[in-house]
Amino acid sequence: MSLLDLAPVIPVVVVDDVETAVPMARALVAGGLPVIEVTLRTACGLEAIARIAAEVPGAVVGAGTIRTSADIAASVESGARFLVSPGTTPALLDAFVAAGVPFLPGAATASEVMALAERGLDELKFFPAEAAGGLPYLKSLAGPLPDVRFCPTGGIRPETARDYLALPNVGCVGGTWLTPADALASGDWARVEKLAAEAAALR
Ligand SMILES: O=C(O)C(=O)C[C@H](O)[C@H](O)COP(=O)(O)O
Repeated sequence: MSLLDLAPVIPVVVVDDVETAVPMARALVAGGLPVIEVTLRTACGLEAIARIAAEVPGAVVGAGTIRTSADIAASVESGARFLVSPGTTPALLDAFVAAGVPFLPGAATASEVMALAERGLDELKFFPAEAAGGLPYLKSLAGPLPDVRFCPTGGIRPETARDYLALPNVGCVGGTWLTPADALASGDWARVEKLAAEAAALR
């Protein structure tokens, strides 16, 4: 099954304290969002991936913020089951293909989408979704490029997620709103689970 069809929302998480990774992932899974993208923006991102992979069996944990082939190698070694990048270079695409792990390469323009489609890819991250044109931009892409589906991410909120999910070329959306920094800091897992449950009900 495709990565875009596992859940309507992929939580994008920024882990500052590795001890929060497992309870956070458990709360997301309990709320109905098993696909979790841990960004490599923080020093403990890889360790967070490793702990979730080892300790939260219901989670499908992946790595975000992939920029280099070294990021790919380290993520896969840590247990990442999928990889996500904010944008895509030819070298990064080669490394993704070589890794043999499902990946969502980032694209933001018609030309970038076409370049990836030329390489046989039809499931992409649309980033930064709101800043790059949002709903009207994705609607416009669906005309000439109806065979490419997206996970829009960047600036999406619970109030706008449903409209994105209604587009025929959107499989799921990504966002950080499921795991607010203050909820992670205070260990408010009930709040994370509630946010996840609301998002899981969007489709
Ligand atoms: O770090 C990455 O890999 C990214 O590509 C950036 C994230 O996808 C966005 O920062 C989402 O953040 P929100 O806009 O708060 O939902």
